[in-house]
Amino acid sequence: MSNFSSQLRASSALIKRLRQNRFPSTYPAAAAAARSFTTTECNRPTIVHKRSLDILHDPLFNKGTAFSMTERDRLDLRGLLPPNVMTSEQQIQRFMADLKRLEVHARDGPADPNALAKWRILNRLHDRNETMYYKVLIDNIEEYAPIVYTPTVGLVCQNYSGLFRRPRGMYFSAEDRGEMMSMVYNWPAEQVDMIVVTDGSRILGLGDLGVHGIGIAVGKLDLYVAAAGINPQRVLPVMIDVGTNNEKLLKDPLYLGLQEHRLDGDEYVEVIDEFMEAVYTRWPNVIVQFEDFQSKWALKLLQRYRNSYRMFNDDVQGTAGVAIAGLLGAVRAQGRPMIDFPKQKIVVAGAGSAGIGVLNTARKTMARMLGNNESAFESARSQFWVVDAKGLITEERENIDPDAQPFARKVNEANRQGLGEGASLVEVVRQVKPDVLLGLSAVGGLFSKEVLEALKESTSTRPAIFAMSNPTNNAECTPDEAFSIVGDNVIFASGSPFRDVDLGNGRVGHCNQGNNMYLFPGIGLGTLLSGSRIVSDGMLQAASECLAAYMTEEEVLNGVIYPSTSRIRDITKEVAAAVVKEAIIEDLAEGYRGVDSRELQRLSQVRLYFCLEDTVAYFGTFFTRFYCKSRYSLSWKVVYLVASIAGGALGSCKNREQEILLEREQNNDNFSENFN
Ligand SMILES: NC(=O)c1ccc[n+]([C@@H]2O[C@H](COP(=O)([O-])OP(=O)(O)OC[C@H]3O[C@@H](n4cnc5c(N)ncnc54)[C@H](O)[C@@H]3O)[C@@H](O)[C@H]2O)c1
Ligand SMILES: O=C(O)C[C@H](O)C(=O)O
Ligand SMILES: [Mg+2]
Repeated sequence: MSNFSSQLRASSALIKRLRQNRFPSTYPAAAAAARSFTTTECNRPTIVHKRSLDILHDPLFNKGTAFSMTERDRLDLRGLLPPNVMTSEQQIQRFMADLKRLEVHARDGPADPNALAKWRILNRLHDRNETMYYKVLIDNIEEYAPIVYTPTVGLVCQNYSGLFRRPRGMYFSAEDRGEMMSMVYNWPAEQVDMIVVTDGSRILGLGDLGVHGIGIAVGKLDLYVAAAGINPQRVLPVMIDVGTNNEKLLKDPLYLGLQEHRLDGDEYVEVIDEFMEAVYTRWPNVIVQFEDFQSKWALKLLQRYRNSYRMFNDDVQGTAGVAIAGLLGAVRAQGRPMIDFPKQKIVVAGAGSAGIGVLNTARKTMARMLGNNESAFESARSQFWVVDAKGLITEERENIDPDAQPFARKVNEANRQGLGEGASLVEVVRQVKPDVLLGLSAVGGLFSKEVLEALKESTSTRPAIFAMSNPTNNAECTPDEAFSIVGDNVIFASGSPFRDVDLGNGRVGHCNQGNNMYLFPGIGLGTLLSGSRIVSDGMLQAASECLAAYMTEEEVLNGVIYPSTSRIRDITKEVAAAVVKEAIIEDLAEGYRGVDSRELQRLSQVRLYFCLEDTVAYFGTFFTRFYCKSRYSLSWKVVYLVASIAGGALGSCKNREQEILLEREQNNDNFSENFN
């Protein structure tokens, strides 16, 4: 008998004995360790000598969502699976529904009918071999960011029950109240640097997707790894399942989450508090990014935690930073200095957490440019017209949302312009003739033909349109519509990627992607490396200014106001450096790993970049290991060298880095001159 077939026989005999619940006497250590069992269909216990994720990753023992709550507790699985316990029949139904879904999508699916299939293939690779997965992602970021991130990630969340194979991340549910502090130890990693958490209540512009919204946290963390070089073993996607108000999901037998209405009020806050306490107890240095919480809670939770925890809200703060950078780019694209920003007339459609975040930051930015005093702040207010689902917001609005209140137009002022409470978007655009029309409404096509026709009368030489809602179908208008109706000169940005527009005669209408992905990885990385205890307004402002200054004069004059996705690693590094620098200036930096706060203070800007190179180079080691098939145990500095020699992932050498640095320093100086 060949060696291989004897091994095969021995292992099938072992499996058989395990299934018959007999300890393998030849494996005394394993047998002694086997204290728990999982129950099979016929209720005969199966001995398992594994715990936690090892069970879920072992096809012999894994029952996925069919593990009962008792089994989940006994096997340290609590929190590692979506909360809804399913029968094996339901599991099969889910699988079959997914199998059939491809046909449906191919028939009446989205712009790229293969997007879900591509996601599946990448996801399987992610499950098998993380190194290779991230190498593929980094090397093809422009092609695959739209698959693992916006817009396909939205489709993935919408179809999550069928796509669910192996769980990724942790689930804390309303049923886990009182248990979170111990559950958090079920996660196998000793160190976690970044958590992206959602409660699934507003996934992109797709509304309440409940527990299926975990896909968004996974997608954001993919960018943390690919763009910021964060160690993939130290990221943790989290879903806090407090129920769902999505009636379809509440009735769907295949839904993976709690089938009850969302907790609200104090009960809701208590769950989030318990989660925050649990994760910060286990990982005191972790950074928590809040993602896609409905506006009702997004701003409140941000205020509640931002001064005591190292956290930020991407939709409020990341989006605001990206929007400001784009708005300043639009000013430059008109051939004007950034300091002219306070003269811009801006119509914002959407007053949710994203819209309010942008409005607050834009107003503060204008106020700083106007002298940074009370009257500057007051006068900046009059540059904004905010339209929500009920039309123009004025001081006459009943039950006005307190967050929108500061932007309500004064009644006299509005009347003078021929506008009243609730005026429609088209009326507002017609009367105001704005420089900028910015959409964060989640309403696809809101910038209709009439609205765009009205924008043609803009007083700006080069009006700007930001159709920032996601995913693709929710964009307020397409770039084709913008360029064909408003004119070739328009500046256009959208939250989800679109192709550039051919304007004929070799001219191109640039479609910029105005997405918070250009900031959040750098904000997270900068906060991590500085060891700042909080994410301050100054750090966020530095990130935004860095993105604004990143684009050259020539680029902005050509209508390119954001970098392409292919430059995301470079811009992330720049943003992170700006954030670290600001944390040092504000005396918030407490250091990271071997670099303590005093050493950080002493770091010259040049060395700061080198340190960042070390981190961004992290995958250099991975890749080197992957391709050379040898193991390295290297200090960061050596990692850097290995990575630069290996090229590939890092693709730059110290000298070039220094040059880039000098260029940027100049840009930053220019920026500060304009800005102050
Ligand atoms: N590009 C980015 O980086 C980015 C970042 C964050 C959010 N977003 C997108 O922004 C959108 C909104 O997010 P949110 O959290 O603020 O959502 P939200 O649902 O809380 O807010 C939507 C706002 O739009 C308003 N609205 C609805 N219909 C309208 C209409 N017909 N005219 C004008 N306003 C209307 C609502 O009244 C509300 O104020 C989502 O699609 C999200 O994907 C994009
Ligand atoms: O996720 C994105 O693509 C951007 C943003 O965070 C959103 O919620 O739409
Ligand atoms: Mg978001």
